[in-house]
Amino acid sequence: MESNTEVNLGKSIIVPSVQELSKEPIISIQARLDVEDCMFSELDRLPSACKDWGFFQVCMVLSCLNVVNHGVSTSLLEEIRTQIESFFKLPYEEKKKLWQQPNHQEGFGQLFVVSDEQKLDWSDMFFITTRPHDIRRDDLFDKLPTKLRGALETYSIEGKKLAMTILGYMAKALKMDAEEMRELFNDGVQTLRMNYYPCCPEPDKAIGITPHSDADALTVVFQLNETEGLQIRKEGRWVPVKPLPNAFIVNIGDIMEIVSNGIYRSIKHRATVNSTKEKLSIATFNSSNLDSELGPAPSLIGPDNPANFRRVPSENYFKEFFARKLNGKSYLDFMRIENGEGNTS
Ligand SMILES: O=C(O)CCC(=O)C(=O)O
Ligand SMILES: [Fe+2]
Repeated sequence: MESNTEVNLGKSIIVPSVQELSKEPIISIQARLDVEDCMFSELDRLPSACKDWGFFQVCMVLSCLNVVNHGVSTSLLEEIRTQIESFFKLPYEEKKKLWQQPNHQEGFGQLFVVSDEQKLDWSDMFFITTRPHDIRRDDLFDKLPTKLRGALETYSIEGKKLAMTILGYMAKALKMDAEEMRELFNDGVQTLRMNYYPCCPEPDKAIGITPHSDADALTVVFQLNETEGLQIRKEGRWVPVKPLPNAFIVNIGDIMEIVSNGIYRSIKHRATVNSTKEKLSIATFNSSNLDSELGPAPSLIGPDNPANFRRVPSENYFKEFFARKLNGKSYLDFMRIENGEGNTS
């Protein structure tokens, strides 16, 4: 009998399993931030989350926020959510008083806009430096609604503690000198970026935030509502991140890739928009001290491990980063030392 003739009705590009790709790392923390020796209950998962993903979600953070005043933590997150929602609902006339100035990027507006021809992201943001105090722009901070200011002040303190805890564990996992990590970040620059993505009638034609990696070492994002949109680049695909309720999404930024000499990779990510649901988030960026020198940690380089990145003053690094159009990981590539160019000093 003749075999059936094979009929091919079409083809599709072969892709990996999205279910597998989206099995993202979730790390529970049981941390007491008021004591030195706090504990990651799942610390062993941290190195692979940082190497393979450059991102993870931290749950049970609630129990470590404001551990001294039990129960305050949930209300702090609630307060942050409520205050930021109202902030973006302020009349435009009020917002204009807090808009970016031509020579300064802090305030309402957008970052990384370098040409009038540039297509804008489908989002508004409010950007402010919160730490260290001496570089905070009090003239802007003091103009914020009183309740928002109070909530941000506490959130900034708790966010700093959380970041230092995670950075401490990263130093341990990297076998890096813990003191080097502390010195680099203890008085580090902390900036906050509140993001508002309005509904978009044609979401396929717009982007909430252009694909980018963050300039800092460690970004802690709190999604203020349940609208999805954050996507990370994994194995050549965009993978959606499903935020867990009251958890933080932590991602590795370019500074950590540099400090770890490339062992931990910053993650490229973007935010998409939605036709019926608005999205709100707050990102806390944790960077090195302004007066430090940025480069691979001395304890991680040597004759067998040459530096893969240049050393530059942190301040120059920030100025260069913010002077460019946001474009994937292009600035990190600029910091990279080409083969044979490196030195171990
Ligand atoms: O809004 C989000 O989910 C991501 C925000 C983000 O990537 C950023 O602010 O750098
Ligand atoms: Fe980001």
